[in-house]
Amino acid sequence: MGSISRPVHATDFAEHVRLMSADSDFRFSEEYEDLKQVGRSQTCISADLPVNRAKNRFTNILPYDHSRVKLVPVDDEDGTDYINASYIPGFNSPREFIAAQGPLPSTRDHFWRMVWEQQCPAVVALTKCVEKGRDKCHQYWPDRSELSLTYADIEVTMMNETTYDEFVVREFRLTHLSEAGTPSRTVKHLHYMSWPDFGVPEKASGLVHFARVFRQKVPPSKTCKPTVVHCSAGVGRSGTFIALDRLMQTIPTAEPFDIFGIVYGMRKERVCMVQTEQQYIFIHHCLLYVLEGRENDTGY
Ligand SMILES: CCc1ccc(NS(=O)(=O)O)cc1
Repeated sequence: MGSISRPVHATDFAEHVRLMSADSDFRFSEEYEDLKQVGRSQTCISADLPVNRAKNRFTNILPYDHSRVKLVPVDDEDGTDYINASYIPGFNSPREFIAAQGPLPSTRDHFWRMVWEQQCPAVVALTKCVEKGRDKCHQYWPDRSELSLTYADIEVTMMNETTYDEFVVREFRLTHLSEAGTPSRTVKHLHYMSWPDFGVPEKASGLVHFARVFRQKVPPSKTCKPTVVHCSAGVGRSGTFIALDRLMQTIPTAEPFDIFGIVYGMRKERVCMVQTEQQYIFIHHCLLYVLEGRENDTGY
């Protein structure tokens, strides 16, 4: 079935999920299959340059040329503007987010340059650094013992760190060491630790709570500076989180929910956003959880 928009009103949503889930999620499988080729004809020429190959964690998860984030080039050298990261639309603006792969040891400095140059107010991390003995993301921030580390002329200092059941919230101060006189900046770091790669969190409530804390700490900004969202490849868990944030902000507007259209739109910007059918279904379950709890709740 065609169309890039499949809106469902809040009053019909529970019944819609029930119908889509019937016969072992038969209609969810059909709908998710309709997203398979979206965006795939677009080019990734920069990502594929030999000079950039080692900057990609996965050879099959590359940013499209048209939506990739460009670093300020260094001495006009080839490849110095490259990072595996893509602008993604949100509820509030067409470039509300940057979906990025988890930094590698060789791209950690590029990551902080991106955060500085794009004036990002926050970073949402959705993976542990190591999961089941596999490296998923290089630890790109100082921990309590070091407090301050410098990456590419940017000094990153941990100002505070608060640990909750399923996530950690940190606050970093960024000081550019070679831009004398430029004020230091604060970047919030929200780190969700309970989301297995290729899977979904055990319960919708944990991720919904995390998404609410994110919006309490990082309200929609008038400056429209992008929030970085990363996991390991920057597509599965990152796409799922961005979709959920957008839907939770839709609730108070009484507009219909267009989960198919949101994922369609994200996949035009970055490959594989919401990487599994289970993640696609989980977005629906998170929204149901919020809607069911809404009667005794204000806002989203
Ligand atoms: C095979 C490349 C690949 C690895 C990991 C993931 N998961 S993630 O995007 O949620 O980090 C997605 C794709």
